[in-house]
Amino acid sequence: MQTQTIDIKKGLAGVVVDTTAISKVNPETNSLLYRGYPVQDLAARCSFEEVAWLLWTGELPDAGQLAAFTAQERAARALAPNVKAAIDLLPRNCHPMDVGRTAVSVIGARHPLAEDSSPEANLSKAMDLFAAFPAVVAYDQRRRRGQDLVEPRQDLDYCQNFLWMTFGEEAAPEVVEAFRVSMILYAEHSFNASTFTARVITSTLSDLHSAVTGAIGALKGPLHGGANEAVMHTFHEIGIRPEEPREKAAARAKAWMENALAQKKKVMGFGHRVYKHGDSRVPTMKAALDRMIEHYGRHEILGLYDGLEQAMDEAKGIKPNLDYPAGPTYHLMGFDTGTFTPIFVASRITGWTAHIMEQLEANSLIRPLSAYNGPDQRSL
Ligand SMILES: CC(=O)SCCNC(=O)CCNC(=O)[C@H](O)C(C)(C)COP(=O)(O)OP(=O)(O)OC[C@H]1O[C@@H](n2cnc3c(N)ncnc32)[C@H](O)[C@@H]1OP(=O)(O)O
Ligand SMILES: O=C([O-])CC(=O)C(=O)O
Repeated sequence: MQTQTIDIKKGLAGVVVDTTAISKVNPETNSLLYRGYPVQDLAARCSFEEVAWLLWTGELPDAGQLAAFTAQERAARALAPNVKAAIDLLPRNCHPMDVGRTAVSVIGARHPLAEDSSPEANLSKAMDLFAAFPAVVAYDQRRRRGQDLVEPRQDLDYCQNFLWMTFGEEAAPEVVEAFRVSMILYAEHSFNASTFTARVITSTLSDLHSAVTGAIGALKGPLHGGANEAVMHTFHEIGIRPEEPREKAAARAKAWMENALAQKKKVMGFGHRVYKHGDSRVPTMKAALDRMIEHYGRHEILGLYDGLEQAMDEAKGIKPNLDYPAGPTYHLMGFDTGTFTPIFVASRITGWTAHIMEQLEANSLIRPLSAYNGPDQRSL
């Protein structure tokens, strides 16, 4: 059989398919750089708007650039009537990622530069989509709860306004801070499955919104972005009991994990294709989760978190990925579980669109080979 002599890289594991100057994931040093800057430093010192600009352009914005971008972003936040109408046509019980995917399609179809893939047009479309997507996420969560649309506020920054549009009230500064950190950590991660999807679509010279729509489809799966939602399903399956002593919650979580692993289940929120000794972003996100646990006084969440993590480590030595602390953080903030992965989309729009622009700078159609293992030629 021919396939036996061909070295097949299943899942493209370990295959380097192109260069990128956008981010460096280094499992040896357990580090992640965006355009050369450690993500932890960006999370400590920058706004999400500044990080978006950095990912797109390669440099942090100066004061004038930031002011112009902030003005453009604030002006493009409102949910367009035809995007709202398209969302309203979708059932309230469909997956929120389906809403996000559909909304990006509609946003693309109505954009005046829809078919223009010049660098200037793509940057402008990336900024518009960055600005417009939070209203989609916020409105979708609200309509499922039977609540009305909340209009954006010009006096709030991106993260404050995202929370405002979702909950209809100003979030506490600690909550905004944890949300900002999560958005920066989720923004970019080299050739992950959804980014690679965006690059594959772009490589055919298709348009930016088509590439992002496809990327959303790839992110939805629980082996990728859908894991933050799946983590919360695990917590609910174990049972969240506010006021339960932390040690008791941890013991129940440990028992759940031992049982799951005995049944050879994959537990979402653990493991990573590239990092094998822990995800570089987890300590920063875990610190944000800890702050939210203190803020909301929900120590039983920490018990569940620690119990699962310890049991997985003891049984298999597999470490949590970013989705593990992000899921319970969003839960504590009041987001519905189905909204978690759309929040990831809102963040990753920055990385995806940066990669779309980079792909077009030196494009080559992405078209690998396959080894045929079907029947030999035969006659009808
Ligand atoms: C932001 C992000 O997208 S981060 C990733 C989010 N995804 C998840 O959390 C989903 C759960 N994790 C996984 O499925 C995997 O760890 C992946 C897909 C992320 C990476 O997988 P791969 O690099 O392909 O490793 P693979 O799935 O082959 O796992 C290697 C071994 O570890 C085990 N393993 C890996 N992750 C897990 C897990 N979460 N739970 C249980 N076992 C696991 C596998 O069963 C396998 O064991 P085996 O060798 O005995 O068969
Ligand atoms: O890199 C990956 O494979 C998945 C991931 O962590 C991400 O996209 O943030």
